[in-house]
Amino acid sequence: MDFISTRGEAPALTFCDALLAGLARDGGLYLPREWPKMTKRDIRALRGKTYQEVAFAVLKPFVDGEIEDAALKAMIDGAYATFRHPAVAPLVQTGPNAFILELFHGTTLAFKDVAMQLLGRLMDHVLKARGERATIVGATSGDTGGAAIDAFAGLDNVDIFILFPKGKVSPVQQRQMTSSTAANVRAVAIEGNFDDCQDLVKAMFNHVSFRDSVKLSGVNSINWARIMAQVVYYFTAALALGGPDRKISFTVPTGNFGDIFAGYVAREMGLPIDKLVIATNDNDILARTLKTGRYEMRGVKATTSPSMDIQISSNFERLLFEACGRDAGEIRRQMASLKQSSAFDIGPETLKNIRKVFRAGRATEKDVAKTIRTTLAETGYLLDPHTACGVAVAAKFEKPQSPMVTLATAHPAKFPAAVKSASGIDPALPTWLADLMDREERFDVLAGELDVVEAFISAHSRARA
Ligand SMILES: Cc1ncc(COP(=O)(O)O)c(C=O)c1O
Ligand SMILES: N[C@@H](CCOP(=O)(O)O)C(=O)O
Repeated sequence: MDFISTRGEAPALTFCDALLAGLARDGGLYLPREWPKMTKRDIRALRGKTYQEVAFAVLKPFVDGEIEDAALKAMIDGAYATFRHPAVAPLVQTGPNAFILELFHGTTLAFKDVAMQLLGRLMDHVLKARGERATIVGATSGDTGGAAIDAFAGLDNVDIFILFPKGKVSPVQQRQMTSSTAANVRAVAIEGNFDDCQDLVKAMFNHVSFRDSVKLSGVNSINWARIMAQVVYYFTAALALGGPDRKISFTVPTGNFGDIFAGYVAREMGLPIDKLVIATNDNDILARTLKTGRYEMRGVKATTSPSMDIQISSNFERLLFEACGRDAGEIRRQMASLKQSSAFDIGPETLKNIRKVFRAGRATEKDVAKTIRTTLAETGYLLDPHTACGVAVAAKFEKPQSPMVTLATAHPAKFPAAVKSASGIDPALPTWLADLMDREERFDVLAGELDVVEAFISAHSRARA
């Protein structure tokens, strides 16, 4: 299996090379040349297996023998041993056909841990085997950063720099990033918003001499391996609810489109998924796009679900590539238009293909607060504001006979102010994180300018060409 770029002008790579490359050299995103397929029989054979066993079966075709089975299994086991729930990603029923898939039982209480714990192990393994080092630069609106720092802290062959928007993440998210004492970790507050941080990261990847000089690598969902690891929980959830002999729908609180794209991948692999519902907050660019066929940026609004305060939804490019029949020229034109005029149009056939599988809805700030309050009153379940976006939107798309699973992407204790204001409950951090807010902070503040950030990274990275 090899991996190709959505923009068609970068070399195809094997799994390990795509893992270390992050963004393709033509600015595109890697995905497999073909989707590996599982029959219903193959999927049924996974019933009763552990999360780790399902993960091995789902991930093996992508890794395609580039890492020995025993090593891959050991990395999967190590990654999910860090989770505080034996099921890794348990399902909770909140209504006759409504389920919540809890993805926040990892070390930093967000769904990012699911992929990041595995990614850290995979990268460490490949770098050590090759005797290489890497400089990882990531952008975060709050959760990716903490999860990446936790997963990569202390690794010998990696330095990690996380750019977060100054003053725009929750206090818990900030402390998770800034309290690391590991020498290979740098948390950097950028004067700007998440899109500015993400633009900087992409610009560094596109600046070839810088990219090569520090051996740049990425851990955002532009990295194919992030998406791959997230495919697994669509399988475990569907299996628990009668799949593959029953179609399941999923609603996903969405920002950068990585999590929901993983659902699309599961469907392409053969998992019978009915609909994939995109849930946005007030930053509803994706909901508008599905309605109108025009992707059009507007200013970012700060909400109580800050991790979804995004305008440039990177992985939507992967979906566009799929839906337009993998026409890389079309993607290049759309991305050039986005860069030039902050908008692009989607052709009618491509839009039709997207709408076959995807639905979208927006949860306003009022909807989010109301959903936290009413879900607690009716079911006793306390939602975080991101998951509440999902639950609010899912309610509009539920069907009588078909289970609707909403992905719970963060623990409510990461966003105590919003949760308390909506429900009156001050959600406590788990005991193993109880002292988090007393830990000392260590971070740098930089202007959101490419040369400033690159100079900082060059000065502090230990990787050299
Ligand atoms: C808590 C939470 N929910 C939802 C999202 C959106 O996920 P994605 O960017 O994969 O669409 C994020 C950030 O990515 C997040 O941190
Ligand atoms: N919401 C994310 C933004 C970055 O997303 P990623 O999945 O591409 O890493 C965050 O919490 O940082």
